[in-house]
Amino acid sequence: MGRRGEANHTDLCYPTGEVATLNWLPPRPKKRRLTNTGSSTSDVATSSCEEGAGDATPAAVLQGSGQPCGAVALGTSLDTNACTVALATSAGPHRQREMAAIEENADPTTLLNADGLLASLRFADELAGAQPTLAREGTRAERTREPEELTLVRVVRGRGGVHLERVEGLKGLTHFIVFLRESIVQEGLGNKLAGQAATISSALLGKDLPKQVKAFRFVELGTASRSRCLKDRKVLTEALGLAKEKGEPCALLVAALSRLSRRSQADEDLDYLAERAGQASILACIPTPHAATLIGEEKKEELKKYMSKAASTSDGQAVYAASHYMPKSGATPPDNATDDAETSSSRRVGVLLLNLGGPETLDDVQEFLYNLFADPDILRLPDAVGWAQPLLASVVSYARAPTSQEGYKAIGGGSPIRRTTEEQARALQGAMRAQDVDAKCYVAMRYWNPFTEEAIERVKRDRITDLVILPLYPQFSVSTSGSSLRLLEKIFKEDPALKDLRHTVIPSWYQRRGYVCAMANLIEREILAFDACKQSAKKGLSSRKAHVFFSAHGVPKSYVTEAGDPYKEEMEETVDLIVEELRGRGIEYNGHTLAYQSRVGPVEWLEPYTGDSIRYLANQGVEALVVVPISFVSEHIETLEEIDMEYREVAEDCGIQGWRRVPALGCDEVFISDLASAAIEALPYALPNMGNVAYEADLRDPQTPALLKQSGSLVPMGSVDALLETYDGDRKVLPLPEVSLEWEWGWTRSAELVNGRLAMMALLTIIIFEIATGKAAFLLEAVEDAV
Ligand SMILES: C=CC1=C(C)c2cc3[nH]c(cc4nc(cc5[nH]c(cc1n2)c(C)c5CCC(=O)O)C(CCC(=O)O)=C4C)c(C)c3C=C
Ligand SMILES: [Fe+2]
Repeated sequence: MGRRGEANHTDLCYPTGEVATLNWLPPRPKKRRLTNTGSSTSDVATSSCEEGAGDATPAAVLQGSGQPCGAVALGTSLDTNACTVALATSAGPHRQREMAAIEENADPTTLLNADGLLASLRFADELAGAQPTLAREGTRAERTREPEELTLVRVVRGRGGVHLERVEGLKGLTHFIVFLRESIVQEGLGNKLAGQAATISSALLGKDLPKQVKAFRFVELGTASRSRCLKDRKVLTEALGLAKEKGEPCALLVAALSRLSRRSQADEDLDYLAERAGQASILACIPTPHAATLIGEEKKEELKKYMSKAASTSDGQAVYAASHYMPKSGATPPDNATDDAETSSSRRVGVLLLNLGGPETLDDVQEFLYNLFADPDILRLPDAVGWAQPLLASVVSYARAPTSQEGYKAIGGGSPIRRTTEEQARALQGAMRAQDVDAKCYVAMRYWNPFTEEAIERVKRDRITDLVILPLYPQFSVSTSGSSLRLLEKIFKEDPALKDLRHTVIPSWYQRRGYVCAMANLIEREILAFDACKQSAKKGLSSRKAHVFFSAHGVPKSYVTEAGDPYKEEMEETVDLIVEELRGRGIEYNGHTLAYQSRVGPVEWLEPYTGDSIRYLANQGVEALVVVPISFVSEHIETLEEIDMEYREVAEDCGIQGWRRVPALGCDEVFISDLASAAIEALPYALPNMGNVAYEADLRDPQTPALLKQSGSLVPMGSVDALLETYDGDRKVLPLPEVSLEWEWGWTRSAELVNGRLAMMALLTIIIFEIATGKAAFLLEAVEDAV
């Protein structure tokens, strides 16, 4: 393998509860999304919020009505599996328009819950028959109707679409606080929903029947906006304070920390909650799998405290939710979950470890490369020539194979990635067992044996019912975890035998304490090794002179700038967390750098490039490096050959005397045991009953609508889809390679056609040549000259 990643880049680029007396109100919408129906839809929503703000509370407005109240739906967010949206529904003259507006504005990047909302609206209509329910729209007279019945409905998205379940068992509830996804709040719809929720909850306050709901609040924690969080905390304090003042027994906290949460903020928020835990018991605290990874060990202890408090003071459901979240909390399932033991014995848990795979022998190299370059998440051709991808993959793989083979030869004739990943799978299985969870771990490689398809066949054979999908990449990239998820999505869709398989994905886990600590342990050891090494001492090197050099696998820049790949951001956060940990330990060293390695092809990749950074640091007088491979958790060609051989040579050539490479984590105990915790924490999201015993109860209830009975699972089976949707955004494909040279030099249509084809062929030639050799710059120059 030649020196990759550092060739001059060419001109090719990828374009690529409301307590009415609190006077809390949802913020006014800044941006109205639902505008296609004229002013009415969005205006009505706004006016319902404003109405609450005015002299008459919404409760007052609603009092005296004889109308039944509709449903309050707890939406289950697609990617977080957590209750996030409360929706007061209405029927009436605007219903059709509202539905149309939601449908039309349903943008998967911003409104993940669109179909959940639609389903709940329809369901509410069904419940209420043709009667208008809570009229937050329509005439003032309509709005003064009082609710008689409150139904809580959980919206669950499954692979077969959306279904709804009645949520029961909220008997002891006095306060109802909902944490709302930031993405929903940001859009006008958040305000609309909040407005509706404020209206309905206020209405409920003035009525005996549903008096368990006294506070109904949209609050979000741990999300991006600091001021918003502070405001929410104030609201929370007031609500909890009021509960205490009135001596009311119980508050409900549904916490769905957003995917957008930042660890420090999530921690702070949990600190805040911890301080106030005495004021309220918590019915269900449901951090998303992602959010769970944001929570440090100490915070987890606090969460456990909430859970056991909930277990001792709340109703059965709380106990149940708590016991699921924290399997070791000692909480006991409620009486109404008597079937649980039966259910759990029939569950079979699997963990699917996703990785890239690598050629086991030199003979495998070309085919492995073919698989890699045939993947449109790695190399994507313009649609017009999409048909040529297999051809291009063939040519590129043959052209690159000799260089790659050299690399694999240098590390013993093949990639160790399979062996290490299988060892990690065994270690993880053991670590989960040590935490009382019987699970089977499977290795699913993307480009080589054991292929993902084979792993899924084994999952089927073993009759796994609940699958945690765990990419062995600490950070998410469209090109790695994304590509594997895309494949899984296809497999899940095409194989009817998998329709009952529940799954959940842990998209990334670089923020976990276990990972950060394990990495810091390894780095600390290498930094301090400079002090213990006589040779280093002879060269005048010490730990204080060591510069910590994080080298991450690169991706094309456009993946981040155009395709919304979170990879770079997650990588930078990884480095921040590790550096923070090292500083906290009081280790002294000479600064740190993050750079990107392994560039392939003729487009710009994330910068700075590793080789350039090494040279730069040498120029700045850095004498010793501790090199940390940061995107990998196992040794393979990128660490053993590229870092240990190629970059080491670069460092030596430019005068860096001290070189130590931090080993990949492999089966490091701290790391594996934390991965096991991550998988276990994610499990409730792949199990039925999480925080929703009512589902079981509903199934026994003859009144339960057929729609509910048909639902196979509480778990959003769409979580693979949802993740992909999130990262794909509006743009359904990766950016295409674009030629920034001027190719339009024909005078006639046919000349343009011919020139276009020539341009495309030249483009393909350059891509192939560059990927194969990393030396296509001269070709471009020649073409430029010709132009
Ligand atoms: C976080 C890890 C990785 C990212 C991101 C990634 C993106 C990416 N890779 C290529 C091209 C190649 N990668 C190759 C090997 C390889 N890549 C990763 C990880 C990431 N790739 C690993 C772990 C390995 C090694 C596997 C092994 O054999 O041990 C190779 C083959 C080796 C070589 O010839 O250099 C290529 C090619 C692209 C184009 C890309 C993003 C678009
Ligand atoms: Fe790679």
